[in-house]
Amino acid sequence: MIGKLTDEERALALADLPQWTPVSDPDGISRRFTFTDFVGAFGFMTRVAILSEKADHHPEWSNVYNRVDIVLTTHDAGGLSQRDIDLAKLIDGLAE
Ligand SMILES: C[C@H](O)[C@H](O)[C@H]1CNC2=NC(N)=NC(=O)C2=N1
Repeated sequence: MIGKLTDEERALALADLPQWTPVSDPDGISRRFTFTDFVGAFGFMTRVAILSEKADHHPEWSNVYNRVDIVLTTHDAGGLSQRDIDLAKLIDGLAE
């Protein structure tokens, strides 16, 4: 079973993810993505869904028109784990 990152591991990992913000409820990281319109937002969500399913790690997210808010947390660990860091990097790659 995957474990939560230690404070030191978390600080190191977040230094590589400047666009993600730590959140406490749930314990994880969050980023907002904004697109031109709903089609852009939903296309992005489709790509995130496919890579999340491949990684067997899934976001908590919401969508309003052209905006997608994502929170990454690991339910199995009760907080932020390396699996969230890995998925955040993949998502950042999609959004570039
Ligand atoms: C059985 C399956 O591997 C687990 O339930 C996975 C699926 N996706 C998951 N996604 C997230 N965000 N956290 C998890 O703990 C998690 N667990």
